[in-house]
Amino acid sequence: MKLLVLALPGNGALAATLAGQLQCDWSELALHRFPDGETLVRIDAPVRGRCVVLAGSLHHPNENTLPMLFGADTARDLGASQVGLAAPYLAYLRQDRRFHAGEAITSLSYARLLSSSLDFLVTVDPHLHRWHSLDEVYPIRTQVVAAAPLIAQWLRANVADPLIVGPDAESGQWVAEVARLAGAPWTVLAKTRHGDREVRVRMPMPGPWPPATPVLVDDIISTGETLAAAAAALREAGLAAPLCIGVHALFDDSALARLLAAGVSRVVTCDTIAHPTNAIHVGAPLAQAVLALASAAASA
Ligand SMILES: O=P(O)(O)OC[C@H]1O[C@@H](O)[C@H](O)[C@@H]1O
Repeated sequence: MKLLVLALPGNGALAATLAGQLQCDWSELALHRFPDGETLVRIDAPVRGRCVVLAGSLHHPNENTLPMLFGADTARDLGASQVGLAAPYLAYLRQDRRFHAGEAITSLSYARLLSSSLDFLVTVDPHLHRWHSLDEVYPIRTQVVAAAPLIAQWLRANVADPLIVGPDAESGQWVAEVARLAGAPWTVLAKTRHGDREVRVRMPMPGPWPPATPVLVDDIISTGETLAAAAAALREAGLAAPLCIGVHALFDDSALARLLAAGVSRVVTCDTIAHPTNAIHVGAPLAQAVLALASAAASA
């Protein structure tokens, strides 16, 4: 099976890492933006008979998704045997039900859109709240890379006596796994969300707390409001300044400043979205997941 990794615009570093791990070529999907906002993509590498893996995170999805879909269709049109996507961050998973009458269930609409152009999809810690598996959302072959072992490994090397803390009940799934793998105690706080930028977090138990370094762990940091409120709750309860670990660094313009102002000692993220806080690397397991799906496709 001949693989080609095709970098989505701005994702050359990810593509180079994947190609290095997979020992195959990579090329960039060339993109031209016309004055009216339309885009033209071009593939400069030979794709006929090859399994083409588009590589790039889908943050800012309204901007990044169409070029990816055009790239996938073009690869198929030029004779690719299979077309897959390695998207370390997969967007539109939070709108997973109709919260108010008439709303779109965007997770499902987006999944149908992507699945119409792709044979397989690989991602890292998709935000699955009400679903248990990505297969319930995406009808194509999928493989999920778990960030928990990578976070636990980083913790073992960098933090003595961590107390792993999730900001809400929803985070219990990955917080418990990180704690188990790091051999550390864990707890979750109680969060209520009152708007896109308004959350309240309280400590559900009075303590006493072990003399440990609190480590807040969450899947997504977007505005930073959740972890800032969690950090403030920890400080009010008398715990030390917490370290924050996020898997996906969506970070709006003020998120990092908001976290530091809330008394966080350091912010660390996985490199699923390029950001100065990236310290935990997902490239190797992501490549393994790509290989598993591409090999399955070749032998089918
Ligand atoms: O509070 P911000 O950073 O905006 O949003 C991130 C939070 O929103 C949830 O969906 C995520 O799981 C995370 O807890």
